[in-house]
Parts: sequence; C-alpha cells; structure tokens
Amino acid sequence: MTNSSKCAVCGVSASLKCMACKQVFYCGKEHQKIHWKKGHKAECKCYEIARNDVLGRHLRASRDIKCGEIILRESPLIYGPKVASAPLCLGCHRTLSTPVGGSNFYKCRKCSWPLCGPDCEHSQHHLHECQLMASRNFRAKIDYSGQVGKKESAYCVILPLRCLLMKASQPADFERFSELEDHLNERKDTPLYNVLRANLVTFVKTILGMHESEEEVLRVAAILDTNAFEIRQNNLGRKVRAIYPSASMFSHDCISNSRHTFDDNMQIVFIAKTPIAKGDIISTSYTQPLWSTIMRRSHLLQAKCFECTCRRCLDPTELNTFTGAITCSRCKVGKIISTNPMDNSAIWKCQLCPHKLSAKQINLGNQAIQNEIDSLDKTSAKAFEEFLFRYRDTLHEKNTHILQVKYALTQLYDFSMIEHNDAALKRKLELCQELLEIAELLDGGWSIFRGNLILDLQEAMVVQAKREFLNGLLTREATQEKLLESMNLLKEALEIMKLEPDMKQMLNERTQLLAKELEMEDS
Ligand SMILES: C[S@@+](CC[C@H](N)C(=O)[O-])C[C@H]1O[C@@H](n2cnc3c(N)ncnc32)[C@H](O)[C@@H]1O
Repeated sequence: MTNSSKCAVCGVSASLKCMACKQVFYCGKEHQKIHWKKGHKAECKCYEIARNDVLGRHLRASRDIKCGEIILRESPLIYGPKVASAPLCLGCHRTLSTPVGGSNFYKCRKCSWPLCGPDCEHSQHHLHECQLMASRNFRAKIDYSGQVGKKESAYCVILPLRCLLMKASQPADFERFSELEDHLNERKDTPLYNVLRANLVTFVKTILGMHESEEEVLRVAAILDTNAFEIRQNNLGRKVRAIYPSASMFSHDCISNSRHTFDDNMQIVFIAKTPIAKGDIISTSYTQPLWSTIMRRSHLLQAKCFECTCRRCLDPTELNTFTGAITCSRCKVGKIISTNPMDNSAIWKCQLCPHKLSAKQINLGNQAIQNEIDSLDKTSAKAFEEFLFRYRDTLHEKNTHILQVKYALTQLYDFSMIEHNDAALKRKLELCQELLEIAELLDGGWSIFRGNLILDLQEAMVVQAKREFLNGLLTREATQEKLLESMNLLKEALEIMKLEPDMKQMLNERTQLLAKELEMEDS
C-alpha cells in the first residue's frame, strides 16, 4: 500500500534513505549523488518538528526558505475513498462515472465492490480487504443509479478498514499512523461519531468479526478526520483521501506561508508561498481565505477541534479587510464588528455610532444571506450581479459574501463571454484587480487563489488589447506593450502554478499562443 521505497531517480525498489530529510529513497549511492546534484540539495529538509502548548507538534524552518521552494515531498502512507464518495474503483481509485458496457458497474467477483475491471481485483490496495470481506460472505450493494457522481456513504468503511488491516500487514506504518493526533474525546459524542458507531463499528466488529475495540475503531476514524488530505485530481479522475504523516505536522494559520499540491503519483508537495525566515513556524491553511472569522473558526472547531488564535482571527477588523463586518444600518457609514472575535457570543458594535447587534442576529443574518447565495442560478452572471446590487448598502465591498460572489463572477465571465461582450470584459478586469488586492492581504505570495486570478486577469488583458487594436483605439506599439505586460503576468502565474499537474497543458498552450501573438505584433 505504501510506495515510499522507490528510488527517486530510477523508480526501482530502494532502501537507502537521504539521512538529512529522510524523505527520499535511492537504490544506491550513485543515484543519491545524481539526485543531489539534480536538485535534492536545494529541496533537502529545511524544517524541524517542534512542539508547543497551543499547536502541539508543528514545523519550524531550520534555515531561511525562499518563496516557491519545495519544503516537503512525501508519498501517501495509506489512501482510499472519502467518507461519502461517488462510486470509484477500489483497485486504482478512478471515479466510475458510467458502467463499462451494460447497465451496472463491473463488480469484484469476490466482494461485489465496484471496480473498473477484472485487473483491479488483484490490486494491492484491494486484495486484503477483499479477502476478509469475502471470507465473511459480505457483498457490497452499490448499483449504478443512472445519476453520475451520486455519493454513496457505504464507502465510509473502506479507508478505516484499510488502516486497521495495516496493523498486521505493515506494523511499522500502522505505528506511524497511530502516532497522529485524533481528538477522539472531543469527537466521541458528536452526531457523526454516533453514526460511525452504528455503521463503521458494526461493520468491523460484527460483520467482519475483527477483534479491535469500539474505541480503537473510532480512533482510526478520528485520526483520519484530523489528518487526512483530500486529493482531487480531475485530470486523472481521482478523488480520494490520504494520510501523509510528515505533512500532517503542518499547523494551521489563516494567513499561511505554505501550500500543497499533489503530483501524478499522489506525492504531496508543500511549497513556500512567501519567504520563510529560519525559526519561523511553517504553516498551511485548513480553511478558505475569503471566509470570515466566524466561518473559519467554526469550521476549524468542528473539523479539527481547535480554536484558532492567529493574528487574523484575533483582529476584529481582519487585517483591515473587515471580511466579517456589515455596514451599520443606523449611521450607514460605520462597520459593525465583533467586540471580541475569540468569543462567539460577544456583542457586535458599530465602529462609529452606538448601534449594537447580538451574535445571534449576526449569525442568523449571515445564514440567510448564505442560503440566498446557495440558491442563485450558478450559470447566471446576471443573478450574481443582482445579488451584489441588492446588498450594496448592507454589505460593504469586502464582506465575505460579496467577495465570494465576486469571485464566482470572475469564473462566470469566461473567455466565451468576454470575447464578444465589452461590458463583461470590463467587469472581469475590474473584479480580477479588486480581488487581487484582497488576495495580497489574505492569501498572498504564491497562492493558488492569486495564481488563478492572475491567469484570469492576463486572459482578459489579451482580449482587451486585441479588441482595442482592432477598433483603432490602440496603436501597434501600445498593443505590443499591453501584450508584453500580459506576458509578464503569465510568467508570474507559470511560476506560481508550475507544480500543478492539471494546469501544465493549459499554461503551455497559453504561453505559446501569446508568444505567437507577440511575434505577429512585432512583424
Ligand atoms: C494535522 S494535525 C497537526 C499536528 C498536530 N499538532 C500533532 O501534534 O499531531 C491538526 C491538529 O493540530 C492542532 N493545530 C494545528 N494548527 C493549530 C492552531 N493554529 N491552533 C491550535 N491548534 C492547532 C490541532 O489540534 C489540530 O487538530
């Protein structure tokens, strides 16, 4: 189940480890030397594991780290379907969207779980679980419903089962897994864990006859919930969750200095989004940058069982973005902010006048607005623009709901829309520039959010330059200058996105196209 022992140069089974970072394997000294010269020297461990009372174990930079540097690369210890998953092959983990010939999925001949075909019956991932389920006469009942992507909660038992089976088949890996944080005490009495007690524990103990205690089974689920990374690789049709023990040590900060991606072999790769000084905590974000403090903190408490005390959460103005604030309905100018963001029941107060609201009123208002956003027609830019118009006086321009709707609009104004529509083009440029300013404050440096916005802005700039040239509004030289400016943006986006496997093709095509256009403008 683990592929951590493959030579980083030739891919054969390997047992020699880089002693500095213990992350990379080699078949021998020769390949270790080659790999060092080819770049491992620069990538080799730049962090150490530290511990404190607030974060528990976390990572600290053991030397200065440059923006864009790879901090860590790691293969999954174990992986499998998410708790509720669209039907996927338990052998190769590809999503099964439609049955291959016939009206149902191909089913494993022993345990009946859907697979992509007979070859996957022998996959190392599926073998052990299949043998156990078959020996207990268990047959999965997942049938093609005609609804592509329909989620099945039956998959919730698979990854915990794989973890439990590791105990006998890969004891050292199971030990590493067991050393991870679980927060089982906080989770135990939640509705989700009551459901797990009814289905997962019953499946493991009663149906499969395994000897683990209820506590042990639930602890495995709790370790997964606290540490698993979700992998979404649309280009490979893969949507699973996985455990990476070293990557699990990254602590959370709402203004993080690193981010991760996954390569085609499912290795996780963490890179520095900003320069990180020796001794600094290396953090990642477990939430979304455009969410307000209430949203981020409640997500972190529910999913990861801790109260965030980062500088954005502590600051009632959210670093002067006022993302969670609303415009005061009394004075119409001030912003209403929490009197104590660390206390969910604290009063909210206008910065300029005595107007106050209770936390309950704020929460109910937010929920109603979120429901309204959720009910918008996701294909209609008009519906999203009308939302912005409706809330122009209540929610200020950087409020979380407004920002989320504005980001959705940058996606709705896609190439086909801005290509022939001047107003859409102008609006897209305006929205991208505005959101890029926010990104600098809340998710700066080499973040995916900034990378995507830069790409959107760059595309719109090219369309605008070409249109203005055709309409006689720009000289050849001025057009050339604008295209060069957009080439610089594209180069920045290429740097930010160079490790994103599913972006490669699009980025290459776009660079080639723009280079050609620049040549044409030159001649
Ligand atoms: C993926 S684990 C990180 C490793 C963990 N600290 C450990 O010692 O195993 C996530 C857990 O780390 C802790 N944690 C991470 N970031 C934190 C933060 N900003 N504040 C408080 N606790 C944090 C929480 O207990 C959280 O559930």
